[in-house]
Amino acid sequence: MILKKLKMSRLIKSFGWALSGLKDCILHEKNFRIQYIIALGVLVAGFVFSISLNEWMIILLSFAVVLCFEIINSAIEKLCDLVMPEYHAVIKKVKDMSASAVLLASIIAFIIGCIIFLPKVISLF
Ligand SMILES: Nc1ncnc2c1ncn2[C@@H]1O[C@H](COP(=O)(O)OP(=O)(O)OP(=O)(O)O)[C@@H](O)[C@H]1O
Repeated sequence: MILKKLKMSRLIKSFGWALSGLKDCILHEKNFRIQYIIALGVLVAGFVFSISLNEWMIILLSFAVVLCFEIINSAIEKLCDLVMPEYHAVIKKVKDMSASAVLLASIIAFIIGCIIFLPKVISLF
């Protein structure tokens, strides 16, 4: 029973730390803010165009992939800046590769958005 309570309080604490990381990203990471504002815009478009359940799931999955990659990219950048504040060729590779994950996910999310919304927008005219 005590062990269960300890495990539970540890779980709640971990959840709190993760939430504070998310708050940090929202407040201090410019790129993350831009991406979640775009995500909010797409959410509104989803309601306006009454997209289907399957379309909602694909859109939400795209948000999750892009936003999670952005958070991991920011964390990697922070770690790189701490470990190597001066220019280093390996750090450049690490940062560029990490940023490329966000870029790739964003391009695919954009294509998915076009596939879902373009026919609906075109049908308005
Ligand atoms: N210490 C470093 N050594 C080598 N190249 C670096 C270093 N720091 C940054 N760079 C290069 O500059 C690019 C931008 O790095 P930076 O850390 O400013 O990221 P950013 O995408 O501009 O993120 P943010 O806007 O959050 O600062 C990296 O992708 C990398 O090519």
